[in-house]
This record gives sequence, structure tokens and C-alpha cells, in this order.
Amino acid sequence: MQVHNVELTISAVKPEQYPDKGYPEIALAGRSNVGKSSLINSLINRKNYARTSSQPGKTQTLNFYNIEDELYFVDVPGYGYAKVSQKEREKWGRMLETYFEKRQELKGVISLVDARHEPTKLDQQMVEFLHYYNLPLLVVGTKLDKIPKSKWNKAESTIKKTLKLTGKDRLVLFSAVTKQGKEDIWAWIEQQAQLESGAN
Ligand SMILES: Nc1nc2c(ncn2[C@@H]2O[C@H](COP(=O)(O)OP(=O)(O)OP(=O)(O)O)[C@@H](O)[C@H]2O)c(=O)[nH]1
Repeated sequence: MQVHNVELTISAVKPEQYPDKGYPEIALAGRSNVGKSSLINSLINRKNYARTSSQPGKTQTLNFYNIEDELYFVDVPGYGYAKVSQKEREKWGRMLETYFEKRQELKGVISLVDARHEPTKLDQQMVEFLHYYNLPLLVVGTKLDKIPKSKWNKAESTIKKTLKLTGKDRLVLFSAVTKQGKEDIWAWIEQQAQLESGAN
């Protein structure tokens, strides 16, 4: 997709605030600092649209980005930030459950993991949760430029094995620096959202 127009429609905390346009939605989830804002910025060809932060886990809202009046990217707040209280964490869990369980417009979830390391317990729990709701899943292994090419296969198999990915799930390794993987990610998004494909 050629992205020219992007707009942060709403930062929502409850379903009444979700947009009502009916566009397909692709959610992006991952632990704090995994590279989610960088991926979103790469996908929409912007340098700094989605905020890349040095304060991990700040956002506790679902941020709906309107992409070309065709779909929404839904930026799910990062998990695994130690300084968040138990109460905040429960609130976050309930917000996600409500969204993932009930949202008809949700067509797929991109779950980000750091390709340099074995996925964490929280990464595993997120994938279990998405499997439970039977949501189409694309796992993106980030920061690929930080791994030597000779270790890419190993990184892939570690992610697949640790997250117990099934034949239905997809895995793409990605770098926000080299943009490797970007086209495959867009192809998956267009397929899930049933958009016509086009060069980006
Ligand atoms: N080398 C390299 N660095 C990356 C890549 N992606 C992200 N980073 C860096 O990793 C750090 C975190 O990236 P963000 O995109 O802000 O991560 P985030 O997941 O949005 O973080 P939160 O805002 O805390 O949720 C930043 O310093 C980025 O520059 C990548 O593909 N390669």
C-alpha cells in the first residue's frame, strides 16, 4: 500500500471510544522497547510519527491510526515494564481482553519479539493468548540488523520453537534500519485486511 495519509484517530481506553468507521484493524503488540514504534514508522514511511520513546511502556491506551481511510493500525501498549503497578497491569489485561475477544473489525495481530534473544515468558503468554482467541498471527522478530546473517536461521527456529508457532502463524524477521522484511509484513497485512495489494 502507498501510504500518504495517516492520522491518530483516537487513544482509547474503552470500547465506546473505538472508531466506528468499520475499517479492518491490525493490532501491534510487544513488550516495551521491542521496536514497535519503529516498525509502525517504517510501515507508513515516516521518521517519527508513532512516538519512539526512551521511556518504555508509557502508553496505556489503544492508539488507533487511520491509514489512508482503509484500515487502522492499533498500537497496543507495551507489556513487561517493571515499574507498572499490579493494578495498572490488571487494567491493561482487561483492556486487551475486551479488545481481542470482542472486536469484529480486528483482522490480525502482529506480535513483536526481539530477534536477538529467546522470546520471554511474557512474549510466550501473549502468543498463547492470541492462539486462544484464534486470531491470525504474524510474529515479527525485530532488530535483525543487530544479528549476523549466519545466525538468522537459528533466530527464526528459536522464535518458532519457544512461541510454539503453528502452521497458520507467520514469522518475518525485520529491521527498521535496513527495512528488510517490510514488504512481507505489508503483504500479510493486505491479505488479512483484504486490501488490494500495491507496491509500497
Ligand atoms: N538497530 C536497530 N534498532 C532498533 C530497531 N528497531 C528499534 N530500534 C531501537 O530500539 C529502541 C526502541 O525502539 P522503539 O521503536 O521506540 O520501541 P517501542 O517498542 O515502540 O518502545 P515503547 O515506546 O517503549 O513501547 C530505539 O532506540 C530504537 O531506535 C531495529 O530494527 N534496529
